[in-house]
Amino acid sequence: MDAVIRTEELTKRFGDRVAVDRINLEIRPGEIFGFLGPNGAGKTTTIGMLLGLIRPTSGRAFVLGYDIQREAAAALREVGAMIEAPAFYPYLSGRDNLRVLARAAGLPDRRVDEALAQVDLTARGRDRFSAYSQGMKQRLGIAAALLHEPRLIMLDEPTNGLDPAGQLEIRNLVRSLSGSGRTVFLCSHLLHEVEQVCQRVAILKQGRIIAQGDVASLLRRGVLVRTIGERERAEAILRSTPWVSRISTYGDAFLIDAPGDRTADLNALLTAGGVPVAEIRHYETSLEEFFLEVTAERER
Ligand SMILES: Nc1ncnc2c1ncn2[C@@H]1O[C@H](COP(=O)(O)OP(=O)(O)OP(=O)(O)O)[C@@H](O)[C@H]1O
Repeated sequence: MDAVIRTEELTKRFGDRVAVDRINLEIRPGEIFGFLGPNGAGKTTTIGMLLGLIRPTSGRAFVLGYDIQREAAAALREVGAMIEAPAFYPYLSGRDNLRVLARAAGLPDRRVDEALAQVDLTARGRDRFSAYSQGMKQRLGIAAALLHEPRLIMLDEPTNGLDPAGQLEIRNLVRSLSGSGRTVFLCSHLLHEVEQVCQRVAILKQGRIIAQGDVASLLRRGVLVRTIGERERAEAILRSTPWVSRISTYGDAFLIDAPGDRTADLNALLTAGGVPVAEIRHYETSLEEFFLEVTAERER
């Protein structure tokens, strides 16, 4: 099937400010896609364009195959979104709040109970909204987005303001939402959340996508070699070793690709070449380290 969301050079300017700069996104059916970026990177503006709420300055966006500038209404029939803290009547129960929304949308009451079950609120559905925890309020917001059985769900910072237990509830919920062909577009600045929940991710910085791909492929794995001084000599030895490749410097160490069972050989080679070795170990960056690295402001 075609991409669930596809953008082509999508751009939004506010006056002189370029909020979103020629982004090309591709979100595939059934995946949980993470949209990651520091504050002000342009995430909310992008969601606004994908929902037809903000008019792009240039470029195009397709949601579920619909050109969002011309066919937003048709697309939105199949999209559920929670883009800010949801507003509900505090004195009504969660269930009655959903019934109000369902009736306004011409949906049967049965959908209310199904949506409550999907977010695991059946047992508390008759309690007043004002008595809900923050996590329950967010879950009710997601239930509201699910009422019309959307194929695509867009969540903007769904764990904002939640304690760790509430964040975990939402993470589990997001996982359970994907599947049966449903796609989730998750906007978050919480990296561990994206790393744990998403299969693919795009990282936005100052309106530009600076990385996009499988979470796994954005992590750098390898062997970390830290020497005590003698960096040039160490690098020369590494470069002349045929089974060592992709040598990069990583902080005060080298990160290389090398067979996992040859760390002892590496140690022997460096030591024989007069390079004292502080450590050699297998290494994997977390998405968080990767994110900090790719979004770090360069010193001028
Ligand atoms: N209506 C507007 N008018 C002018 N500038 C705007 C408008 N909306 C957003 N911007 C600017 O566009 C840039 C991107 O903002 P946006 O809210 O999309 O970022 P974000 O990644 O969602 O950040 P946050 O996580 O803080 O919400 C920012 O520099 C912001 O100041």
